[in-house]
Amino acid sequence: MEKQILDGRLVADSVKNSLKERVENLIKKGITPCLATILVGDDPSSETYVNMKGKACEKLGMKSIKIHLSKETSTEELLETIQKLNEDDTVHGILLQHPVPSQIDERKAFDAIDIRKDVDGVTSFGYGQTALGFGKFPSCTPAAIMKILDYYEIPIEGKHAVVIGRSPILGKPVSALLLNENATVTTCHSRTTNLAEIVKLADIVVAAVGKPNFIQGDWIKPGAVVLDAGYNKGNIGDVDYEACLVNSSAITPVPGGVGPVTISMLLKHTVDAAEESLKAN
Ligand SMILES: Nc1nc2c(c(=O)[nH]1)N[C@@H](CN(C=O)c1ccc(C(=O)N[C@@H](CCC(=O)O)C(=O)O)cc1)CN2
Repeated sequence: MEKQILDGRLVADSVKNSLKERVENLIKKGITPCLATILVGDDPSSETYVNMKGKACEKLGMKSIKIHLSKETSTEELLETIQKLNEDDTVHGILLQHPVPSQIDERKAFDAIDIRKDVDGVTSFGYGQTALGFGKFPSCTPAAIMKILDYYEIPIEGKHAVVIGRSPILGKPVSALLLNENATVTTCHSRTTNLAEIVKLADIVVAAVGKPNFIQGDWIKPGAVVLDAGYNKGNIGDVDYEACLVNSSAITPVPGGVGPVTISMLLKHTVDAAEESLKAN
């Protein structure tokens, strides 16, 4: 069977290249698209990711503001920081890096982000509405998964898509986005009792479970498409890649798959928001 390695770096580059002229045009009009990231605490992986996001912004000529709060930060202190960014007209996108320390009400903090600046697609109204087909921005990793399927012209309508994971910024929104494209979607989770049986029925498998090498090769139906949204320590995905490669017709690697496209979709949403701000003024 011909195998397609779904190259996330290629897809991410295509997205970023499509943004270059848009950024230049905005700058000519006096608007530099600006993404503000908030990191709370000292998780090394989270620090890596916000740095990647900042560097990606700057490489495109966009502005990046990186706010780093201590791990002792309270929910109220975080809400004050978010409100200041909401009110700052030079900031077009706000991202609160997940996860936050346990004392913080992450949902309350996500929902404090002005929906017009929710380029990460995490606010209840934002992601929920978008996942149902309208609203502002889809969550970035779900948007990345849909972008990869689109870039490689992988059919979705009528296909059985199985999503493993139901997190609010990944499993649930990607399930909804696939449903919006007329897939038949099964969303599995920690209480699913017959996971392997269900995955074996999938034409499209989306791994969003947060467990390294969790999806086994013999769970993959011959010809299935596998998208690994995992970002476990050591850049290990949720999919046992070599084992799942055997039966799959197309598969994303980790690193070099969904991750880079996630970043590129964040940049796109920030440029979208900057252009919206121009129309609003
Ligand atoms: N508020 C958010 N928090 C988090 C999100 C998110 O979308 N919004 N996603 C994940 C992690 N993540 C972004 O933060 C992320 C993880 C990995 C990558 C990536 O490109 N990884 C590379 C390998 C890493 C490297 O090059 O060192 C790859 O897969 O090729 C991008 C984004 C958690 N939190």
